[in-house]
Amino acid sequence: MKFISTRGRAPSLSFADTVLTGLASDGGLYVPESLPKFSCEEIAEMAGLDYRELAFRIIQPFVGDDLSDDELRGIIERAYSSFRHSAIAPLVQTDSNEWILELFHGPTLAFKDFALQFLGQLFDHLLKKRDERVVVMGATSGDTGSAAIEGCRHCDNIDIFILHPHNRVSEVQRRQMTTVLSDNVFNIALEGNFDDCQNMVKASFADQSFLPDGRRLVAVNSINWARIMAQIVYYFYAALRLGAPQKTVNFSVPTGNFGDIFAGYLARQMGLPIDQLVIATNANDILHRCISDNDHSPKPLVHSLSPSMDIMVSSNFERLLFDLYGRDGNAVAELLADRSAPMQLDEAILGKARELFSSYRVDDTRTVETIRELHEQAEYLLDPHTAIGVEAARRVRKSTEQPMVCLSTAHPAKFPEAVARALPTHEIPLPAYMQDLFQREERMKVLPNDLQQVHDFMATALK
Ligand SMILES: Cc1ncc(COP(=O)(O)O)c(C=O)c1O
Ligand SMILES: N[C@@H](CCOP(=O)(O)O)C(=O)O
Repeated sequence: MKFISTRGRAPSLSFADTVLTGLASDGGLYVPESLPKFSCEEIAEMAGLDYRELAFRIIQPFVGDDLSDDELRGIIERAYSSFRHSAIAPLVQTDSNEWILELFHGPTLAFKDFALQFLGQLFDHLLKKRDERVVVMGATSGDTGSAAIEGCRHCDNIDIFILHPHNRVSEVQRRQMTTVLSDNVFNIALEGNFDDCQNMVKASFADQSFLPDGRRLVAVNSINWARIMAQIVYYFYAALRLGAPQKTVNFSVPTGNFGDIFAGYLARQMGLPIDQLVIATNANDILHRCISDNDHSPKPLVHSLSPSMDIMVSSNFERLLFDLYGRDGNAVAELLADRSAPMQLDEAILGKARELFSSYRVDDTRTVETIRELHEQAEYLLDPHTAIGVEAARRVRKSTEQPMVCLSTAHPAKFPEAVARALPTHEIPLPAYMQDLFQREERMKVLPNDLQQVHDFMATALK
């Protein structure tokens, strides 16, 4: 399979080269030239497969000849061996046809582990085969960082640099990153917000001359196609358990960088019967405004109780635009050329987007109330991001006949401050292996929001 850029002006790449590249050279994101499609019969045959085998079936068509079946199976096996639940992604029913898909049983307690433990194993395999050493650079609003560090810290061929917004992630999230003291792990606390971190990463991919010894950058954010691909699997897994392909299933997805819900959109394009895909946002609601009012104007970022979704520039929206504009890279490049002017979609394109997605915005007050309400109704404890997905689903759901699956993107123990607002006396213990998190030594470098200073720090660390 070949992968092409959403801006149509970069060379097409193989799967392995796509994984080891960040942004395309024209500034676009890589997507498959064509999507694999599964027939109803083929999907029906997947019912009952365990998570790892299902992952193999979904991922294999993207990989082509770049990995043998045994190599791919080995990568999947190792990626999910650190998950603490035998189902990997268990479903819990919380109301009539309302389900929570628990995606927080990986080592760092968020859905990012699904793709990043896989990606760490994939990097390790490909880099050893090529005998190449690379520099991984990523931006995080709190969860990608620890999952990427966990996935890469044992890779001999990787040095990893993660930028997080200083004082804008929860203490648990920060410590999950900064207490990993391996020689190849570097945490940068940037005096800015997540968008500043992400801009810095993208600018670094565009000009990598600051790196010593001809080394190159590799991406762990969802600009990396493999991130999205691995996330498609759990949509199939959940839907199959709830009766697909005979039954249609709906999903509500707490959304920030548009990676997770884009994976759901792809699952539908690949043949999974999904009706509603709900974009659930916090007060940083650019995606909801875009779908509901064609208002794509950036506003100052709000520091919310769901900090991982405090994002204004959603990278993966570009991949959707590419499809909406008939896969015309020039049209996407033109649309995104002037990022200072608010983007305006034409009515036909907006109409298509509205057919594909519902959207809803949930503020901090309703987030807290939802955590409290679901705890009273079902004795179920939500993290603030998942609460946004549950509330949005309840507001925009078209039918209670079809299952609605709310993606639970993080464990509530990562956000004790938000949970305490809803349930002040409730204790949420961290898993046993993280019990001493608050006693562990931390290491990070606080840097101003200045590209040159970040590059100088990286170049010195890599000497
Ligand atoms: C806990 C949590 N929920 C939801 C999201 C939103 O996911 P996405 O960025 O893929 O839209 C993120 C990160 O972005 C997250 O960390
Ligand atoms: N919420 C994310 C933000 C980065 O998104 P990504 O999916 O592109 O890595 C985080 O937790 O860092």
